[in-house]
Amino acid sequence: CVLRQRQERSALQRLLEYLLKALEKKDPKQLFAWPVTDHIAPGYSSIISIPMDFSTMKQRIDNGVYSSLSQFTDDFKLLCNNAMVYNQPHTIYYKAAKKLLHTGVKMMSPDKLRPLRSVLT
Ligand SMILES: COc1ccc(C(=O)NC2CCC2)cc1-c1cc(C(C)=O)n2cccnc12
Repeated sequence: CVLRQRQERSALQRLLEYLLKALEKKDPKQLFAWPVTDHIAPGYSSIISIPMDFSTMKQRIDNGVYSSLSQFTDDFKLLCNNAMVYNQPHTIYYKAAKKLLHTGVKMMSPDKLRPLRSVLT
């Protein structure tokens, strides 16, 4: 069999993988790790038109789908926003998503990322 060549990862892919790992650490219960199913969340697929989760974001990084940091942050905000649309404010999912969004936006702000440029390029 032809061994799959270990593809060279771009600087952007290395940055996004680093950021994704940092975001996943903020979700220890893994509530955002996998796609939400209608089985665990009744009616989810008819309420949320564009689902997003960390495993899908990981796949997009590996497949070179993201050509900019903002495309990655857009998917991250979608992940959080979906949870704040489907779930009521008093639920653990809504509260976890709100906290995750705040933490993630702060972590990916330009002044936080500038020091990484040299390390990850
Ligand atoms: C991948 O999705 C999940 C995986 C596991 C769990 C889970 O372990 N829930 C237990 C923690 C308290 C019950 C919940 C979820 C889950 C995420 C979500 C989101 C993200 O909206 N959700 C909404 C309603 C019900 N369950 C969920």
